[in-house]
Amino acid sequence: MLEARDVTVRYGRRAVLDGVGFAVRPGRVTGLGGPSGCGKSTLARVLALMLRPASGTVTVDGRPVRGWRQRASRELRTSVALVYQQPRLAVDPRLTLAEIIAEPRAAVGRPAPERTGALAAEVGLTADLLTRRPHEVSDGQLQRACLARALSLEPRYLICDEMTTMLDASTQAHLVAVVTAYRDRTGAGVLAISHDDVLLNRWADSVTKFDQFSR
Ligand SMILES: Nc1ncnc2c1ncn2[C@@H]1O[C@H](COP(=O)(O)OP(=O)(O)OP(=O)(O)O)[C@@H](O)[C@H]1O
Repeated sequence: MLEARDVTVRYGRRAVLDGVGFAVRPGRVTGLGGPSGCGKSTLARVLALMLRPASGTVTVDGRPVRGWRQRASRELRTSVALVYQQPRLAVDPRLTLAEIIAEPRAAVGRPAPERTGALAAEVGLTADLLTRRPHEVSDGQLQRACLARALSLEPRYLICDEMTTMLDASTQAHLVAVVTAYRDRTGAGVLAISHDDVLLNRWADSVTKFDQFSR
């Protein structure tokens, strides 16, 4: 289980999360909804070990997180992956799609070029797109590459923060199907964040509305 307990995050003097608890269970798609600005992305970044809370704890399969970002152990860091809403803000524009997908494996010293093609096929990217750079592909194609990158180290938890909000219906359906197939194959836990209740109800095994939390 990926779990936040009693987590408080402040931006300046304002507490955006105030004593929040939340859990993502292995093998399940946990939906998180709620109005814009209520703190969903902030919680996503805490659970992805990218933002240190002012107080509270995060545990990954029972192991307490003691450092955030580069200070987290490599094993903990690579056990959680995050896909953002805006792929163009999430990639280095100088890299080809193949290099973007291969980034995490290169960063941990486990390059596996043959995996790049397999991951690309899994998310529906054809080989001719892999030599292109972000400005030469559509948002949907770039988001597919970002999802492939997130899956490349087989994380035990995958956080999709408004992953399909910018995309057309058929790309949305395909990316959701890829994530569900990944969950089915690996038993990973998925956190699906969206303000789209219809999508969450269709996709998730259970849905929490963030404004239900005691804040
Ligand atoms: N780096 C930051 N500095 C200051 N305030 C921030 C920062 N990041 C987010 N906030 C504020 O914290 C609140 C929660 O933001 P967050 O992005 O977590 O909400 P959200 O529920 O994901 O919203 P949305 O659905 O619009 O993405 C917002 O009021 C936002 O303006």
